[in-house]
Amino acid sequence: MPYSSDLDIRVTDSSLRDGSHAKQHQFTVEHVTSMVAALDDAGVPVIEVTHGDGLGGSSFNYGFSHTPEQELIKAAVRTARNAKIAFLMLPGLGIQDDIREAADNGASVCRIATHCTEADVAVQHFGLARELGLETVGFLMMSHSRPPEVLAAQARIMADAGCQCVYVVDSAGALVMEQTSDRIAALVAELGDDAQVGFHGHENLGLGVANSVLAVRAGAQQIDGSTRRFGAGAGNTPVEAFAAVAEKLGVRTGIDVLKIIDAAEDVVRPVMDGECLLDRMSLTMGYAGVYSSFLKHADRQAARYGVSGAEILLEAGRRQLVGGQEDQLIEIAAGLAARSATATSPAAK
Ligand SMILES: C[C@H](O)CC(=O)C(=O)O
Ligand SMILES: [Mn+2]
Repeated sequence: MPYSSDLDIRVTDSSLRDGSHAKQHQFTVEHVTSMVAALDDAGVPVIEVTHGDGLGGSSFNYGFSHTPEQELIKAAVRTARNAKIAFLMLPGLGIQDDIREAADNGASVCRIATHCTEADVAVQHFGLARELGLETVGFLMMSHSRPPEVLAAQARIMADAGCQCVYVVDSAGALVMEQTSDRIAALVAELGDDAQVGFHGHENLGLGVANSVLAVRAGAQQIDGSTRRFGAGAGNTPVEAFAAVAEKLGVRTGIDVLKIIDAAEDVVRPVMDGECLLDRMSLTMGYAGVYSSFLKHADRQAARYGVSGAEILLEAGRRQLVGGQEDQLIEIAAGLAARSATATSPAAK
């Protein structure tokens, strides 16, 4: 079913939220203003703006924001002429008052993220968001780690709580082709007309666009991406490439392909500290199934303890760490350093 009479699917651009991980949460009002103006002008219908870990994410564990996120939300709302402004929140990190404040500041789409087996922690937040008249989206994070039927049951919990679109979130960029479409199809079958289904991809195996196309073919009506792949790990499905591919497939996104290509190059790239690369670290995340937002944390601990960042990530994958367990990366790095010191000490020879 098309998203609306003029759109087959609706795209949400996450550069100003998922890209916050890549920018180490240093977005300023000027970054938000220039990017929202360009994305809005290119016809992107929804733009997400928040700390990478959502409302309340600015902290020692996740990294402090340069600018309070409610200020960034206000700047986005002031700038957008047509796009809706969305925000993300993870129950427990953000609190209900944060949702109220974001709504007061003019944001209109509330996206609530939980680990893909923990949908029940979001029930009261969906209820509040609907009471406030916000549109609601649910994120089932690390969706590669559970089979389609488990995700469908979790999606049902979100939909019953008032969520209007449940996303399969490939936080690790680990899903491969039919692994995406099978999950989307299971949610579509479970939710029927009760809620839409969405897909949020990461590029760690280079499959963001392909997986998103398969998600659409399996019935997804909302797709996330980030312009210039500005997101955690190797970044998200590039909005400009997805919009071009969608147009070639006859799927209406409402995005002007040439304008978004220019925005990616001329406006978004200058805000980025560097390109979001498909390199050893991000590829290891996709291969080992590691949460993309661990990238900068693993980089920091690798440098601090003089150990391999890829080995930190491989161990994080073995332990099946989830968002919120960033501190375990420190323990893993310290353990690797201690083992290497023991192996090279004279007593060990
Ligand atoms: C809080 C995470 O960064 C949400 C997300 O974008 C993902 O899991 O992927
Ligand atoms: Mn993400």
